[in-house]
Amino acid sequence: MSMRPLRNLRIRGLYAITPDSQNTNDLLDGTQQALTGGAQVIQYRNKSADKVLRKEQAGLLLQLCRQHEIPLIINDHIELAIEIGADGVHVGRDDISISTARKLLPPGKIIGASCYNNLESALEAEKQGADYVAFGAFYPSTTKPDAIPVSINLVNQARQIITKPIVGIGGIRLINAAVVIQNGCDAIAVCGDLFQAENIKVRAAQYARLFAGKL
Ligand SMILES: Cc1ncc(COP(=O)(O)OP(=O)(O)O)c(N)n1
Ligand SMILES: Cc1ncsc1CCOP(=O)(O)O
Ligand SMILES: [Mg+2]
Repeated sequence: MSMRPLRNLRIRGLYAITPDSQNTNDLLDGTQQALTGGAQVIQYRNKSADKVLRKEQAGLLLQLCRQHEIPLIINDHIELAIEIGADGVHVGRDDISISTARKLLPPGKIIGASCYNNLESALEAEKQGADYVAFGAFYPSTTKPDAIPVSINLVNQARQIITKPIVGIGGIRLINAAVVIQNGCDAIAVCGDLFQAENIKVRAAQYARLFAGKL
């Protein structure tokens, strides 16, 4: 299997967001299952780990993602993304700007931007050089209970004017994912409904099937 860095990828399909976990073996096992089931992107998001644990977990996840030739995006921590040579970073309104991220990252890396419920932010993010824009939360999220809600209708509007891939996030479950995809999301970012599934591999494969013919 190749260990080459990944370049020029278009984000699409099941975008798995890792849960906060202090247990690195569990995290790796769950991510391995998500990858085997068909996740097309992994985001390392851990709001409770300290710096040492974050670096250890991110480094091991990168090795795993490389084996599957799937990109690893780091949430928030651009210095960590640079240090381990991850494939990109995801930034929100409390994080560094897209233009600063672009200056700091080596060429060809992926920058994703949270746009919440705001079309203008998405247009601006595209202008600043984001590789994908994310809207959400579409449904109540136990992973991020205070997330800003957004309507499905906004994706429809976004689809008309945004050319970069659109990621939908927030409370996405198997029963509501199809509508998010049908309304224009290229990828769906899922944490709880994937990593809390009894069989993560099977659940990932169920999500992957929603993109049949689109990947
Ligand atoms: C794919 C994706 N979309 C949105 C977010 C949320 O980012 P942000 O608003 O910065 O919130 P935190 O995740 O940092 O709590 C995301 N991480 N990934
Ligand atoms: C990071 C983030 N941003 C908006 S909702 C959310 C959490 C996504 O997790 P879940 O799929 O469990 O709702
Ligand atoms: Mg953030």
